[in-house]
Amino acid sequence: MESARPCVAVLLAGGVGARAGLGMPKQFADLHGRTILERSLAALHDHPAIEGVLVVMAPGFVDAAQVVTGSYPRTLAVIEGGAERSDSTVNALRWLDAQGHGDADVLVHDAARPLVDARIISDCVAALGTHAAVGVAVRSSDTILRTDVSGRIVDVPPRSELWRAQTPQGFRAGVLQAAYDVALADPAFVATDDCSVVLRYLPDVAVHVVEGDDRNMKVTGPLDLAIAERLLGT
Ligand SMILES: Nc1ccn([C@@H]2O[C@H](COP(=O)(O)OP(=O)(O)OP(=O)(O)O)[C@@H](O)[C@H]2O)c(=O)n1
Ligand SMILES: C[C@](O)(CO)[C@H](O)COP(=O)(O)O
Repeated sequence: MESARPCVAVLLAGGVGARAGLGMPKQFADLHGRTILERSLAALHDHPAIEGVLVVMAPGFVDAAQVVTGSYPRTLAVIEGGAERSDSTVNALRWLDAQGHGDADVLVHDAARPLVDARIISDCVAALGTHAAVGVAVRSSDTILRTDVSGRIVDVPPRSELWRAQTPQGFRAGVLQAAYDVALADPAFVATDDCSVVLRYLPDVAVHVVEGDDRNMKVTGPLDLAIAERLLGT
């Protein structure tokens, strides 16, 4: 059952795609006839539970993104992100609050995951009916090693407890902003996703996992583009 509360999506496309090595942000790369940006945007935009999508771009790429978002009328705006992924999330939360969307639940999704599907988005929205914070993830099929700085293996955590984080990550209205309010006062703050910000800075809020899908991969390096192309062809 999907939540009756309003829900908006933040599409994070504020990175420059250095690891993909394309000479341009990877979200503008073509994937079976549509850009990565458009595929991610369409998945969120076309989902009936999502009222609008806020797109976050790296400075200098807002105009290029608006060419894409022009065909998606439920795009709320295209705004500039910040230096790190977390800065882009913070900019988005500020914009949403300033524009009167502060009472909506929020799904934050990586534009770099263009194969996200409606089932994952629906499950995420539905989970917000009973949980204040949810993260999509898949169980690890690899044994994961923890090492020290010298490269010596110091721990092999039980695989049954290990998941690989994906997006979207969903938060009831106000929860993610409250977590960032605390996080931004911490000089040691660093985070590569948003669930970890809630986990660390709002310890009383349980973060629930929603089953993802291996197809919901992140396009990070050149090999990932080839894998995504192949997945779209099947
Ligand atoms: N300052 C940033 C950095 C990243 N992202 C977004 O966060 C998602 C996950 O980041 P990642 O895959 O690391 O993308 P890039 O930062 O573009 O890649 P790289 O680290 O290789 O430069 C991407 O959709 C990316 O556009 C963002 O909105 N703002
Ligand atoms: C949010 C994320 O996609 C979950 O797997 C990931 O943490 C983003 O990390 P990146 O270093 O910005 O690719």
